Amino acid sequence: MKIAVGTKNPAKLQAVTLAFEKMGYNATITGVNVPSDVSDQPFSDDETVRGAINRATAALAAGAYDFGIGLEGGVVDTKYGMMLSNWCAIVSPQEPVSLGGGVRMLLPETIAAEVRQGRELGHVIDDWAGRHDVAKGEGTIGILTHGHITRSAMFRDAVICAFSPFALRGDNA
Ligand SMILES: O=P(O)(O)OP(=O)(O)OP(=O)(O)OC[C@H]1O[C@@H](n2cnc3c(O)ncnc32)[C@H](O)[C@@H]1O
Repeated sequence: MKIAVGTKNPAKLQAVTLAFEKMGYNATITGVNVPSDVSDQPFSDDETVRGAINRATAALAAGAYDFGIGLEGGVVDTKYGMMLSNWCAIVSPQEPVSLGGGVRMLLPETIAAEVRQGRELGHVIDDWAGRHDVAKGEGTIGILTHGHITRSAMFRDAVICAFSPFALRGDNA
């Protein structure tokens, strides 16, 4: 099956590769640069989901693909503090959109405060961890869980969840 992923981010592309390997499908995976059409730092589940759907839809339209996948990272402020929000959207030519979410965790308040002031999480976590391009590597979740859950592993599971309605039909292998 031919799959377009709406990003060139290596952590996200690795997540999709890991998901289809784990599910046992023979998939050709292509990363395509598409806009998310939401803000650079999504600030709610709704906005993060919309970014994922927009990326998936644009990726599917970029060529002759069976599925388009969008992966989007954002944050959600709650009464407990700011949480990571990560969503996978999968679209196909005939089916309604399917969604799968990533695991949640609270951000340290020092990070949350800077994001609330308007800085992108990717920049804040780079400074906080003294690293470069964390968003393309282990991700904030990887830094905060001491590498036990990387961004690729987190998005891998979100992809598997989002793909489950298609896999249930059993005709996509
Ligand atoms: O190249 P693309 O696909 O755009 O990947 P991205 O990581 O830059 O873009 P996202 O839309 O997924 O994330 C939106 C913003 O939140 C940041 N972000 C979200 N989740 C993150 C994570 O786990 N680690 C680091 N930055 C994250 C990211 O750097 C962006 O500033």
